[in-house]
Amino acid sequence: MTEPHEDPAHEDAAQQEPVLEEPEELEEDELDEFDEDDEDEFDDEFDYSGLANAEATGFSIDIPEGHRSGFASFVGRPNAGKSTLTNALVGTKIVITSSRPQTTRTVVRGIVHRPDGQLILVDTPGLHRPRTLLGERLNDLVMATWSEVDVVAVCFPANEKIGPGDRFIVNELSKVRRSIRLAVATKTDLVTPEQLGEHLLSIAELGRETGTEWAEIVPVSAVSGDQVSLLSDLLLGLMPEGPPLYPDGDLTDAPEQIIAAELIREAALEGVRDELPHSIAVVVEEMELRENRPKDKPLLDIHANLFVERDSQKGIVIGHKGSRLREVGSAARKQIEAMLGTPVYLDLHVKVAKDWQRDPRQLRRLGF
Ligand SMILES: Nc1nc2c(ncn2[C@@H]2O[C@H](COP(=O)(O)OP(=O)(O)OP(=O)(O)O)[C@@H](O)[C@H]2O)c(=O)[nH]1
Repeated sequence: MTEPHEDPAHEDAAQQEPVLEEPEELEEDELDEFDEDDEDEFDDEFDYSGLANAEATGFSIDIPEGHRSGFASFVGRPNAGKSTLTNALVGTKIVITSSRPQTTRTVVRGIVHRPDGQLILVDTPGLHRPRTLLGERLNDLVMATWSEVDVVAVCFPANEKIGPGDRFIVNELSKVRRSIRLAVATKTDLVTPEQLGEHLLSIAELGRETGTEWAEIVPVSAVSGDQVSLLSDLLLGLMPEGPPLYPDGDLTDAPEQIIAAELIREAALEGVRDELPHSIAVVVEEMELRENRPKDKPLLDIHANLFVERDSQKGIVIGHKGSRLREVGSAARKQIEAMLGTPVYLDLHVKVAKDWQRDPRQLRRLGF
């Protein structure tokens, strides 16, 4: 049997580190270049079989009696544990988690498949008082999501007191016409039963204060797994009866490029200063299987740009002689390989898109 390190595909993937390009200022017409929609070309060259395609599969037959399906969205202040909970429910790493707040930008769905139903989880950014145009867009996105889903589940981390941030969210939520609201006390592994009891009472009290009727108040720990399946049962029970909305086996309908971009972004955020998370955007420009590879040794080429807002931020991302960018590329590559099950060659470039968070045109181009 061939030793793993003799596998050429694996070697390629392991040795080829991201190309370090001198960071450059982005001109307007260069921005236009990456605005180009090359999705058609991409479709032709990449196997999308893992993505949801409800119409194509015609699976609306043989639906068991009482089958339920619908959408739920976790909301809560930054760092409340929404992404981790989505992952715990789905059972696979789909949504990006980070120890830094406000890292979730893209609406990514995790799908829980059960014999009795299908639960589609929509993960949104944290709602916060907007200070930039990006902040406003993110809040709009959150409100739009709330009005479209069946259940909005508000996460209140048990290790933190209910505060103005939570009150703000629940108040905003009360402006959206949604019938079903559920409260989740997250991170219960971090507190004593007494503290948890008090926390649950505070959640009930906040409901009374804001005129919010909680369908349930559920304590859960995504890390220990405690009560995760109960939460799944309760959420599904609140969904309308209906057929599965996605093919069996799909875990998310986010295109693989978006997930890959988020994994790169997550790697880039590890261990950097607090203000940097808001300043990083990642766009996967190309993602395709390399031609002329043996069938059993595929290699996926990914070309991605990492955008920062200011020259001063380039250095932080790149590190001394590129050391940090190399680490970021290598960490992201491993995550993407684990997710897709294919060796990956990652080509990562750092670019400056000046003040992109405040510029509507650049925001659009970066996918916001
Ligand atoms: N101990 C413990 N930690 C948790 C639990 N759930 C989440 N965390 C941690 O809390 C931090 C934030 O979790 P996320 O899931 O990224 O939180 P989020 O609400 O999605 O955060 P934003 O994307 O910033 O809004 C991470 O460091 C998690 O590991 C839990 O059940 N127990």
